[in-house]
Amino acid sequence: MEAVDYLAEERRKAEFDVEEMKIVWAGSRHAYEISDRVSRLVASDPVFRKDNRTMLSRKDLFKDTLRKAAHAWKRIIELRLSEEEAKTLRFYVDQPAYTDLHWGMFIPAIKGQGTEEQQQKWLPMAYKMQIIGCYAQTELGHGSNVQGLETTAKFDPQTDEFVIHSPTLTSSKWWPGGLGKVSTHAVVYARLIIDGQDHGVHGFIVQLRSLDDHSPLPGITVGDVGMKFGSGAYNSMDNGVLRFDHVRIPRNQMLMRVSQVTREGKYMQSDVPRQLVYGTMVYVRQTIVSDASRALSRAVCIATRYSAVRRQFGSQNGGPETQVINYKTQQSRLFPLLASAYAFKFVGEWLKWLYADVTQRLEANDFSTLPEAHACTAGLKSVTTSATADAIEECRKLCGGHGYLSSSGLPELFAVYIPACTYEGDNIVLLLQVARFLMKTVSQLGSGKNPVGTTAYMGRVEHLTQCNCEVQRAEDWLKPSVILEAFEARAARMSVACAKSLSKFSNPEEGFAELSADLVEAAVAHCQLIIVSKFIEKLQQDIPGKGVKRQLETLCNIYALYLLHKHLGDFISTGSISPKQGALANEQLRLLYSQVRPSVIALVDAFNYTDHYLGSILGCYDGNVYQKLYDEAWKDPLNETVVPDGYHEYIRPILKQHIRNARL
Ligand SMILES: CC/C=C\C/C=C\C/C=C\C/C=C\C/C=C\CCCC(=O)SCCNC(=O)CCNC(=O)[C@H](O)C(C)(C)COP(=O)(O)OP(=O)(O)OC[C@H]1O[C@@H](n2cnc3c(N)ncnc32)[C@H](O)[C@@H]1OP(=O)(O)O
Ligand SMILES: Cc1cc2nc3c(=O)[nH]c(=O)nc-3n(C[C@H](O)[C@H](O)[C@H](O)COP(=O)(O)OP(=O)(O)OC[C@H]3O[C@@H](n4cnc5c(N)ncnc54)[C@H](O)[C@@H]3O)c2cc1C
Repeated sequence: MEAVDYLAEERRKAEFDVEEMKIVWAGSRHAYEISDRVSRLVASDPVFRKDNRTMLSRKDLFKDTLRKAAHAWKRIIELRLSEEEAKTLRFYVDQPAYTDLHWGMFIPAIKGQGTEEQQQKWLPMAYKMQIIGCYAQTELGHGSNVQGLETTAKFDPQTDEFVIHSPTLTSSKWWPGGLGKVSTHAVVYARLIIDGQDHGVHGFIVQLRSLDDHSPLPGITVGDVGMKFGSGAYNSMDNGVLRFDHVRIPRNQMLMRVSQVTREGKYMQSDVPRQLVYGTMVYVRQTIVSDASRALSRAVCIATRYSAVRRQFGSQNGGPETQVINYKTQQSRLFPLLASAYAFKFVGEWLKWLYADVTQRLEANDFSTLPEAHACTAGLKSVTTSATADAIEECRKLCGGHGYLSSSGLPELFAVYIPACTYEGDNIVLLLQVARFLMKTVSQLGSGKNPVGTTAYMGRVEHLTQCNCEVQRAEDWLKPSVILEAFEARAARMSVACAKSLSKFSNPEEGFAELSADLVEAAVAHCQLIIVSKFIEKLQQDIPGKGVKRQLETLCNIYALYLLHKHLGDFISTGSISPKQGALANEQLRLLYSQVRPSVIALVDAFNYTDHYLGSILGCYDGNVYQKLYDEAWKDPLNETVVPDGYHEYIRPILKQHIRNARL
């Protein structure tokens, strides 16, 4: 059999309706149709070609990005694409650009923190891209500690203006995407100072560059922060540095939904909580969870297809060697990642719902679910991005030597993806926020205030800290109620143990700092419980299509039992399960790998990714890996000449010297 036939053969083995699974993956038939149509549109457009990207110099890459962003905008207008279609188009163009921050943070910041009047003034211009904006919060000296930002916005009652200033080197804005070379405007976070009094960090709309010739406005120093990790990768983005030298803006450019400054310089706070100033971060963290499932599924698609094509060892009587996907070690490394991609997809969908719900409530001045929305977005952003970053690297290793080639697509995907563990909140810092939320929840138990939402299980803490797992045989681990109770018991026991340890400290903040490593683990356990429980909830829905639900049940079980195996120490040390039950879980996991094996190629086909989007020879749909790798090698600039440039200067003299020495 030729390499090109391997995947066709695999596709014949699928035990479910792939077309129906594509719809489940996309979220709805409507979303599937948009995604399918737009991804093909992008793939067939030569301007969106990206196979040469890692070879470009920084300047050429940046210009190529500008060209793609402009072309995308032109197509969006020509084709009158809806907001959803336009977002899908930018996603499939697959090149980080200033537009991500304009649409993803600048506009949401104005929508979330601006008054009606401010929205009416700024949003129409932003929607038409007559102005381009970024989100300028982080500084050279402070990123995580937002309250420690140093940029100042002093109110000048004489002129009814704010004076934006960077008082120190460390107050220079540093990192904002789109700032370096493109943005005309920014939402700048600065300390509001009125009459010498510091009112903390607030958002201000500041124009940075002239709308006529793009030069920085007086008092503004702006540029790019320089090359980042990896070739190609995130270097298409102009992450920027920005300093203000007493730049004046009108008073009405402070975002005033949360608090206001009057003409007389009076500071007033609305009923809305101060934390709404952080609202844009909550929004973006939610989108990052869905992005994790996309990045992970992309890496898994590449590694799965290649693992079915690649053969090593095991030839019998001159027959074909074993497909590496049939090695149990390959399966135990790869299949949990496939299951994780589906798990993150579903928890991302749920988080989107949660965010829509909290937004609706906020509009009606109901702020009760904001702490939970903050904890869920922070925690799930952290857990899914860390797992995805690790998984992309694992996929590279699963592809052996060829995974290290740029043409596998995996090195660039890794380099583009890993900052997700840092931006929009360092993952550890965010887990500590979840831990604070959990400790607060535990401390309120018994006060008559029942925990709700994702912490509702804490309401059964007495049972969960005493219950015994009922598993006696490996197949008992297939019961959703058994899995859920084990994850709930682990999470509840870890949180309660932390709370008990904390209570021994006379100074709670000191205790929190001392126990922070344990608190982070408790937060991870809580977040993993959310992901598992949302997967199980998804399976309670009506899911049409032959065999589709069954495959998803298998994936859900793989995901949960893989986590259980990986964190066995937590489950056993908390007494949530016994060592014997842990061994039975592992036995069941092996059976599940065999069960899903025939369908794995179809399960990655269900992502419906074009070869253009995958950007990987190893992951190409037809599996013609070897021919394509061979052809690609010859396209490398080094192969433009047979004898390399530099031969005469640097190789020949050494060779000659060697010959001379040999003669001596
Ligand atoms: C191709 C794409 C196509 C289209 C684009 C569309 C979409 C894409 C969208 C976006 C693009 C995506 C990616 C682009 C790439 C990169 C973008 C990166 C952008 C950034 O990085 S912006 C900068 C982000 N910075 C951070 O995240 C900083 C992290 N730090 C913090 O959030 C906070 O400082 C803190 C939470 C760590 C601590 O804050 P604090 O000290 O003020 O708070 P306390 O710990 O004292 O808590 C006080 C109180 O407030 C509660 N709290 C804190 N945060 C929030 C919040 N966000 N919401 C609600 N409540 C919050 C906290 O729980 C405490 O409550 P309590 O009740 O008093 O205990
Ligand atoms: C590619 C990229 C794009 C970005 N885009 C933007 C943007 O558009 N706009 C913007 O404003 N910002 C942006 N940022 C900045 C980003 O949001 C910050 O870098 C991020 O929030 C982390 O903050 P930091 O750099 O201050 O990390 P630090 O807080 O300095 O982290 C350093 C280390 O200290 C640890 N640490 C910090 N605080 C604590 C604590 N309390 N307890 C325990 N450990 C702690 C962290 O875990 C980490 O290990 C971007 C960053 C990157 C890399």
